[in-house]
Amino acid sequence: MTDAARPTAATFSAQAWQANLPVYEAIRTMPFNMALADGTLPGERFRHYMIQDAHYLIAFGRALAIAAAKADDADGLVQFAQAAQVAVIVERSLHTDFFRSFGVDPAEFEGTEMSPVCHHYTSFLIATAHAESYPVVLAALLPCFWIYAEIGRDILARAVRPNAYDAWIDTYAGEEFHEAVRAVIATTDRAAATASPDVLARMHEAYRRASQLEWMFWDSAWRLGAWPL
Ligand SMILES: Cc1ncc(C[n+]2csc(CCO)c2C)c(N)n1
Repeated sequence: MTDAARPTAATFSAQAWQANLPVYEAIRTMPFNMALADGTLPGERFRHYMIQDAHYLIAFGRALAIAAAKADDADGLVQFAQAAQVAVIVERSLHTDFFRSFGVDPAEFEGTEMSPVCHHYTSFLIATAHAESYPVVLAALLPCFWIYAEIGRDILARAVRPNAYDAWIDTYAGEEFHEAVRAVIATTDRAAATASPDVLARMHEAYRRASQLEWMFWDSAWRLGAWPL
């Protein structure tokens, strides 16, 4: 998303983006994304990322389905039910396209459990989706969409092409994904507009946590994070 398309008023999204700029900047410049942009990311680290992302996307789809069930109108129900479906479609494309082109054996995926960070992030999303109100659930889900949209465009702008990771970059820099992200931002801002101060505070906390966990997810892939025992 360009600066012009970014919310500017004192909306929830504008405040949350501003408050978490240091996290976004850390994500933008972390070794995983620098190496992805210049095409030097070692395959082993991308394979780790893809396997964990396949686990993540199914859990994310479940959290979206819970958000759909909590929606306060039919538009929200459709929006998040469709997003849940897209999460599963993206997960399946990892198996049919990405796993194949980067040499991940289906048996390797089946035999690899969630890393500690993936486990933490997905547990946080599912627990928040179940326990919190609709606006707070949306705030927890938003960084996943928004950070990927910004990172996708940022990486595209500086990517060395052709790049082994072109397909990944194009998915998240593409207009179709960005249109969906703008819609999630708008729905979150609508929910925040009538939220109490307590709910708003919980929204900011959920947004910050999810943003931190996005950084941790990439960092874990870079470190090939695994369970110590
Ligand atoms: C850790 C992690 N965070 C965000 C995404 C991005 N993402 C993938 S599918 C989807 C929307 C589905 O409706 C979004 C936002 C990811 N892949 N992995």
